[in-house]
Amino acid sequence: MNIALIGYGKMGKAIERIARQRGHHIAAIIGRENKAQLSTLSPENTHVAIEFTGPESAFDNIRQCLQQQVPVVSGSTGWLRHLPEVKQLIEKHQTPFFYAPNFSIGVNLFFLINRLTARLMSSQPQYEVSMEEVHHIHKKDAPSGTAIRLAEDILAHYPQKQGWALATEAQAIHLPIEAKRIDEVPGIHIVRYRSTDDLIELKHEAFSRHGFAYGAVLAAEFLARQNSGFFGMEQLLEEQLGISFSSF
Ligand SMILES: NC(=O)C1=CN([C@@H]2O[C@H](COP(=O)(O)OP(=O)(O)OC[C@H]3O[C@@H](n4cnc5c(N)ncnc54)[C@H](OP(=O)(O)O)[C@@H]3O)[C@@H](O)[C@H]2O)C=CC1
Ligand SMILES: O=C(O)C1=N[C@H](C(=O)O)C[C@H](O)C1
Repeated sequence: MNIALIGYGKMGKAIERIARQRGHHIAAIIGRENKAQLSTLSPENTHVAIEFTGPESAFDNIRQCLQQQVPVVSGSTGWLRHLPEVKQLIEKHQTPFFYAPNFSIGVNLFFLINRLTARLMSSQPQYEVSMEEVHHIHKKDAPSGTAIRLAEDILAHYPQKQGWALATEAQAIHLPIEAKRIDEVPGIHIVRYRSTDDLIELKHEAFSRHGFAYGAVLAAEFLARQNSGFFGMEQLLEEQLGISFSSF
């Protein structure tokens, strides 16, 4: 399959290695310096574009790919306010799009554990729920896209909370998320339920970027088989692991 990489930083390079190992052809590498090359992508020369740039540039890249009917997998975080517009572009240009705030299979299983735990713990008011995420010092957004997804899944069971907030700004009505930036940490997410008597912690720790990059290549292979629509890890893992996510 012909893959165009949009963004050739830490993730773009990790994805390139795995895509080549899996026999794919890297048809284009588009960085900030040659971003005009985006206009040359078409369904004839690119089966899937994989976009990992960042919060400020992701939406423009996704829009251009969809307008040119190039299927796109995006892992960039911090752009989700544009999601309604992306869904309109998918419809208008009949082109498939895949988004995940985290492509690691382990994290997506962690999402299910988190949902089950939140459902159980929400009827135990003696426990206060809180979250922590730790990433490398280069990360531009806080909290992480993964932390926001975890928080939204928890909040679905806590109607008394009025959303999440960074721990530095949180009030009692919020689910607090502490965002730490330390050295080169690839990614740690922790959900805590604390009472005066005890503490329950759920933790996922990535040891490298390999799991994210591997998942993104699997997503590109999955997307190349779709016609149009909005896809995520739930559809991919339902197909590959046979897990029915809607039952969690
Ligand atoms: N979904 C997931 O599983 C994961 C998501 N991420 C997310 O992916 C994004 C990228 O992460 P990461 O690779 O670590 O970041 P990097 O900063 O290492 O890489 C991003 C690259 O994109 C380039 N870039 C910026 N703007 C453009 C543009 N308009 N066109 C083309 N290239 C551009 C940057 O260039 P320059 O250096 O010049 O700015 C840089 O080389 C982040 O949003 C991060 O949160 C990260 C890991 C996993
Ligand atoms: O920027 C990163 O590095 C990561 N970003 C994603 C996020 O914001 O959740 C996924 C992963 O945690 C690494």
